[in-house]
Amino acid sequence: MPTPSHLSSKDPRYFDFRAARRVPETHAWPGLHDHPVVDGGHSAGEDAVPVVDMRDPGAAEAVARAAEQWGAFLLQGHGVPHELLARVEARIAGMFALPATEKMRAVRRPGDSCGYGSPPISSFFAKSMWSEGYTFSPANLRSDLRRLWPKQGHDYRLFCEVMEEFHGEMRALSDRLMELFLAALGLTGEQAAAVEAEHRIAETMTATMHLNWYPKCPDPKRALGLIAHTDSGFFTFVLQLFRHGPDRRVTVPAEARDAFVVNVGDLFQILTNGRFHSVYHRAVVNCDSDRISLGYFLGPPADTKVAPLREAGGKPAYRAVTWPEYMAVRKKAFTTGASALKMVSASTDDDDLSDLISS
Ligand SMILES: C=C1C[C@]23C[C@@]1(O)CC[C@H]2[C@@]12CCC[C@@](C)(C(=O)O1)[C@H]2[C@@H]3C(=O)O
Ligand SMILES: O=C(O)CCC(=O)C(=O)O
Ligand SMILES: [Fe+2]
Repeated sequence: MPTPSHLSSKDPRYFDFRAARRVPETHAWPGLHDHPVVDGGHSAGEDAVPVVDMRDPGAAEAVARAAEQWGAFLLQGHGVPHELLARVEARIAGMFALPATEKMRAVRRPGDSCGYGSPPISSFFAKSMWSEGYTFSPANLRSDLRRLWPKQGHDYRLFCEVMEEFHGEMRALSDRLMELFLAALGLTGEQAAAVEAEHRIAETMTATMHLNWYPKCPDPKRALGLIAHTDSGFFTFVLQLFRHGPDRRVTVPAEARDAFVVNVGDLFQILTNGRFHSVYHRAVVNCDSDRISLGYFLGPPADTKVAPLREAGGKPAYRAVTWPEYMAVRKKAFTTGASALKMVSASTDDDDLSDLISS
């Protein structure tokens, strides 16, 4: 496909993956293969990605083990119909297949969390990732999507309808999973209800959707779909993940189709006082086929301070931060190579933290 004239290959906003015959230096990452990769299928012993079936009476214990040891698990028995997931996937594939000029109408503007383009995290790195993504807020779905489809035709209506249906299912599932997480912390139903009455965590949680497109790549060993990162919010549902261990990476098994990968995020590590920890994960690319994935991110409203729950036990290990404050700290951490979670630990001075957030 020729690159449209006003989006030349020199335009920093657009790299034409479909036309690329090699991986240019701008997209070549050094040190990608310094850890072995092992298959995380069910016969992989200690490297088997934990599986939680929501219908299982032992689900809360399984969540506790997985969130403590991995910070992630595969969620089955979630009740979101296969046929809905298939329609969601087809609509997302159709959106990514739009001509570049149309996708770039919705380009992410500086400082915006929503929009089309490289994943937000890419702004912290000199090298570019082998992916494009689109972030939108299901709460403002119809207005967000008018930027992609200003004429609001047939594709716009179908995309909105299917995403609204999906959001309805996922938001209800998020409440059920939050209950399971609280049970996994050891709270009785009564204690969990008291926590909800005091903090209104589930009631006020907000959702953000991020769609990833990893085009097939002529030299996948040199390129990276998404740099290793932790998600910043409470928890994320994804359709696939790669565990980053200290000395190896574990590939999510292929039979995970229709299962959601659940990632614990940094703010959940804070909320649970470090009992559940966030997980490093990344996305690789391959030379045979494109891959798409969908991340459904749950977190607190922007003005809510997140602090360790008393009920999680222990002396509070973290200071209270809002999501935007944490993002500001994380931005600083990326530029200095520090750990954002350490920077918000209880041992950080109050004044040091406000300096970090405001500067
Ligand atoms: C809610 C959000 C989480 C996210 C930043 C965002 O505002 C919207 C996109 C999300 C995403 C998806 C790709 C990886 C990630 C690190 C990124 O750059 O953008 C996550 C962000 C996150 O979890 O912090
Ligand atoms: O595409 C994937 O498998 C992972 C996506 C992801 O980590 C994200 O969107 O935050
Ligand atoms: Fe992620």
